[in-house]
Amino acid sequence: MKELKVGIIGATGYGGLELIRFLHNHPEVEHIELFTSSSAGETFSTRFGHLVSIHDKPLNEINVDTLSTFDVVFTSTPSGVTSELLPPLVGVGPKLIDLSGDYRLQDPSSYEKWYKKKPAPLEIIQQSVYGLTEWNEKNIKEASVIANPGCYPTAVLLSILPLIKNELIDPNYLVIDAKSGISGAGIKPSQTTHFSEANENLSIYKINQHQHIPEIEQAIEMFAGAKTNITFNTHLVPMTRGILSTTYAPVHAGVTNKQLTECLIETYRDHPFVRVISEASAVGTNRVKGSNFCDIHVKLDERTNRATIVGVIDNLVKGAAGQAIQNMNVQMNLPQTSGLHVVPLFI
Ligand SMILES: NC(=O)C1=CN([C@@H]2O[C@H](COP(=O)(O)OP(=O)(O)OC[C@H]3O[C@@H](n4cnc5c(N)ncnc54)[C@H](OP(=O)(O)O)[C@@H]3O)[C@@H](O)[C@H]2O)C=CC1
Ligand SMILES: CC(=O)N[C@@H](CCC(=O)OP(=O)(O)O)C(=O)O
Repeated sequence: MKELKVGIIGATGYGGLELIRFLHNHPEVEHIELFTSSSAGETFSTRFGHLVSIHDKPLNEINVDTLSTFDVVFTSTPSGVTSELLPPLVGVGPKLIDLSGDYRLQDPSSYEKWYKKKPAPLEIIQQSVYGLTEWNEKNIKEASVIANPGCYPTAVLLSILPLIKNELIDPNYLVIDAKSGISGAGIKPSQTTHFSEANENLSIYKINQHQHIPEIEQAIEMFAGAKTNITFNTHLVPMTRGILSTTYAPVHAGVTNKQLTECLIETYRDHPFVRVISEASAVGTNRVKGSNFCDIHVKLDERTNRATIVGVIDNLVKGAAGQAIQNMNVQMNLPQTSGLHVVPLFI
């Protein structure tokens, strides 16, 4: 029985387009309306031809009265937008799921420092629940505002949290090296994402200043009880989709490779979207492309007593729209896999 009425603000961006792709196949979603800040009245499929005969309706102006009649509203807008856009919608009806960074950091001064933007109202930040589904299901179920995690934090946290929580690795001295495809930067082109600059090029960016550093540190404390400062750096890879994060972590004395792997397997035994991969050669962004899977792998380096921990996701799916829908499923008491159980594209 299809019954959910869903609105998407920011539908003309990459996260929004992925929400549309999955929500159109969702067994419980009856009605999808798209909202825009710049193109009201335009027929959506005229701009996005791949949606001809799938979503031919016009884009709507963003309007609180209209949006308040929806069951769920997804906001997929640049940071600094929902800090102002969301408050009038809180408590008026729909469950709100925000894909931006505006409600993730519980400390507004930290948001101001890392995003260099005005933070959202504190009372709404405090109401919001961090939507790392596998680690916060109970709170997500009850939440009216969900702060969907960032793409990099999703890959990093899912791969390292079990090992920190079970005291197998030392949360101090974590060094995280992460790489992303260009769609992570959104639909609006810039000099660094321009084909002629990104193609045949591998570059580091936001060195030691990435806005996901405080998000990862906050979640390590929230879910594994460890206060830490991480070293985290990001690299732009000339591909469209995908994130691969590699964390180097000292292991506690006597910890074996078997213990590390078994800890991951045990943690995610009942979680359909996290796969523990035993062979490193089978880990790669094409193994999860287009899907909501997060693949993880761990290998102890016995020579240095450090573990190498790998997390792989599709940044637009598990890193954005897929996890947002997974959170909606939790809130609506649906199976987490509803509308999301697709086979990765691979090639
Ligand atoms: N791309 C990724 O891999 C990931 C992105 N995110 C986060 O999700 C959010 C969306 O990302 P993404 O889809 O890539 O971004 P895009 O830049 O591709 O799209 C953002 C959309 O937001 C809308 N928008 C812009 N300004 C405003 C405004 N002032 N008011 C309302 N809507 C506005 C625009 O649509 P219109 O002009 O029609 O209003 C635009 O299409 C961002 O905060 C991003 O950081 C999170 C995880 C992964
Ligand atoms: C490749 C690329 O540029 N990726 C983006 C990811 C943006 C994102 O998801 O960040 P918030 O949701 O926290 O704004 C970046 O590194 O900033």
